[in-house]
Amino acid sequence: MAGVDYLADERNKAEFDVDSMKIVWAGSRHTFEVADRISKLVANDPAFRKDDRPMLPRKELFKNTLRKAAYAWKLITELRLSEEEASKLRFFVDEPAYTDLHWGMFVPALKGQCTDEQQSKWLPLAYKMQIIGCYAQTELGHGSNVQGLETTATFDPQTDEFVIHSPTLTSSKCYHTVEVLCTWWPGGLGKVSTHAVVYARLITDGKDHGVHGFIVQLRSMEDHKPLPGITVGDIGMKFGNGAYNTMDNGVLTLDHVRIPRDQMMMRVSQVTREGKYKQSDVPRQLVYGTMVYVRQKIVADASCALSKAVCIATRYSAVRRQFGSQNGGPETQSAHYRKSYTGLIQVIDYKTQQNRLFPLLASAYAFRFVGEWLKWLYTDVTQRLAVNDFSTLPEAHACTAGLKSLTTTATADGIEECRKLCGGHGYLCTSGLPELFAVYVPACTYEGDNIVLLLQVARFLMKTVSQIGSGKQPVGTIAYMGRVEHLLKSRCSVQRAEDWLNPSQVLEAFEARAARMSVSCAQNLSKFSNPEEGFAELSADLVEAAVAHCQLIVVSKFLDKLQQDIPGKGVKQLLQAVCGIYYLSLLHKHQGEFLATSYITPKQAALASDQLRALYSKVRPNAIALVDSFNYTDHFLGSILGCYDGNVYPKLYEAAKKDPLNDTVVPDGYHEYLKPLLKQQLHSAKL
Ligand SMILES: CC/C=C\C/C=C\C/C=C\C/C=C\C/C=C\C/C=C\CCCCC(=O)SCCNC(=O)CCNC(=O)[C@H](O)C(C)(C)COP(=O)(O)OP(=O)(O)OC[C@H]1O[C@@H](n2cnc3c(N)ncnc32)[C@H](O)[C@@H]1OP(=O)(O)O
Ligand SMILES: Cc1cc2nc3c(=O)[nH]c(=O)nc-3n(C[C@H](O)[C@H](O)[C@H](O)COP(=O)(O)OP(=O)(O)OC[C@H]3O[C@@H](n4cnc5c(N)ncnc54)[C@H](O)[C@@H]3O)c2cc1C
Repeated sequence: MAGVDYLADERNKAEFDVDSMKIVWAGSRHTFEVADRISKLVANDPAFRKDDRPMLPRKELFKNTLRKAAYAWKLITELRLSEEEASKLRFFVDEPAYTDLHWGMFVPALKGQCTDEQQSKWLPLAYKMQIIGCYAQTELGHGSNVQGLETTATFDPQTDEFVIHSPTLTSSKCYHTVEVLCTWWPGGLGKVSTHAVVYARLITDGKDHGVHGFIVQLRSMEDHKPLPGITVGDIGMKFGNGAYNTMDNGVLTLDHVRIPRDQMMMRVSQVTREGKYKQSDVPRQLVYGTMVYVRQKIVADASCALSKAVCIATRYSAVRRQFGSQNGGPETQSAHYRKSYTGLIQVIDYKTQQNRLFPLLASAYAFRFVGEWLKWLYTDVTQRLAVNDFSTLPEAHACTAGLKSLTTTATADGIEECRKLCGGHGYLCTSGLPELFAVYVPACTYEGDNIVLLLQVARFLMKTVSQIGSGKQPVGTIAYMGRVEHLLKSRCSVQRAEDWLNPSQVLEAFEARAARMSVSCAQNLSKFSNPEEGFAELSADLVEAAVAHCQLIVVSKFLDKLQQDIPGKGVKQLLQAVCGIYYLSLLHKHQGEFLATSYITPKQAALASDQLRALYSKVRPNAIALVDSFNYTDHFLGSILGCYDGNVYPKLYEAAKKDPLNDTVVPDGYHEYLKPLLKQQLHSAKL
């Protein structure tokens, strides 16, 4: 029946004020209002329909994305949307597009790596989308190892130009030969971008100065054809239907392409008219600054993707009933459920379902808050860099790299878990989960492979441990290393399950585990005469130490959030329970590490599990309200299983009827392939 809310009973159970929680989730009342307005604008506009995506052939899919991006830009200009509103529009349109790379990487690269003069030339063009850019760093043979890139930019003092060249190029016109060492992967490059920030080894006077960024025009502004010396195209279909195939990830070869000298991005270093290489007094690592910016953005986005999956799985788990009986009769599976419920059991009431679902719900909130904090850290480091204070850059790099790795791995795994939590129907495209997984999972690879990034964190940790006792006091997220002596000796004081609700006890447990794992790695490293050899040999342990450090950051930022004034009936209490689920589920999952480092005893680990179960019961009646607090429209969720009213079954049935295979009762191909087969069997049966 239209208009019935099948989840109304669930919503009535909530013990907190959902409207207040919506504001906590959004970050502020203002952010909530902008998001609410823009999400409805997108949801109500048929131009942004997306349910057909998994069915569309690639060319149509891509053209449709171009149409949506052009229409979005028209709205942005006609409605005079602010940067914040435009960015929300992109978010709620919910379709990867070349615009993500233009705004998310090309523009930030211009801002971070160009001189003021260069910015004043390029930024106005980029802001008006009179040029469209991408970030062309990765090559066919080199992604993680940026220092290993092989494209060259050789200065020609005769003409005051750089000659950009993809080396070992045996054919500039086709991709068939394996010896082409081209740029490979950049989003927006394949079919759209007019310009690219290309990373290449700078060569002046025969000397290699390492990797630098250059602005290269790729296509004619008249007819969009590649300029001379440039061969460019799409790299082909990627994982999943729809999903990331709306993006034109590209391949590019540059055959002695000439660009003016002032198209080298010269904030970090310069080449003079005479061809002299000059380094500014800013650190070389700023060449990597765009990656720091995007990793921070990716952390903020992780909570969105995970919360979407969790919202679908939570609503469906409340709708779906399995076992029990219509009247609470004898075939009900267990006495516990028979006592608690009459009728069929909602699958959300199974403790196993809660044990898989609620830690993901808690992670979505945890990632939201750590994302907010990371945004603050990034803003802070940017302000410092502007006045040549580079002191916090290593920590910002470690935090963005580590949290990008931690949150994207957990989110990709979490989306897949949510699909399984929805049973068979989770495997249908109309559940929204297959496409969400396919579109999200490359986040574990792009912007730095997650293991490679954790190894960067491990380097930072080992450096910090080696400096203990040198008088240099660790600060920020690594400040706990300053108390390492205490953390190595201390023992957990938990005696009752409720003691695990004490924030200072929890913090010390995570600090002790992280510190002990780092110190143990450092001790093992010191046994190697060659530190690099030791680092390679112990890299699996180092990755685990890095994960422990990153989890500590997330836990501590969640606990910090709870120290703030959080208005709204019951909101803080619920967030305390959610936070408890986050850290206790981590403690349970990694209890081997907490036990092996001897900070907790097996008895204390068991008490943590008792407390965790108690928190599941606290959260259970609030589960639907907690996911309603994300304030997602049905359009944004793109899932029948997650629809707001919970009216799942009729919608599944209607959607199935609309599948193109059901356009005819007898399928195409019956006459060619089925009828002869069936006839032949009939004939042999008669024989
Ligand atoms: C319709 C809508 C309209 C409008 C839309 C409006 C708005 C949209 C707005 C925004 C969009 C929002 C967001 C976009 C979000 C996402 C974008 C979408 C998709 C993303 C696509 C992904 C793109 C890419 O993948 S780009 C390529 C990324 N590549 C990598 O990440 C490579 C990984 N490798 C590395 O980072 C490094 O090479 C390495 C770190 C692994 C190498 O390390 P190594 O130590 O070997 O190298 P060195 O280079 O020698 O380093 C030495 C020292 O430097 C330090 N270091 C390293 N990296 C950094 C860094 N990044 N920052 C600071 N310092 C760094 C390192 O620690 C060493 O220091 P030490 O002190 O010497 O020890
Ligand atoms: C969807 C998508 C979009 C992308 N968009 C862009 C873009 O816009 N611009 C751009 O420039 N690039 C882009 N990329 C490329 C991306 O940045 C790289 O793929 C990424 O940095 C990983 O590098 P790689 O492919 O070389 O992986 P590899 O380094 O080859 O990784 C292969 C395996 O080796 C392991 N490994 C590698 N090095 C080490 C090590 N030192 N120690 C231990 N293990 C190691 C990794 O963990 C991984 O398991 C994109 C990639 C994807 C998938």
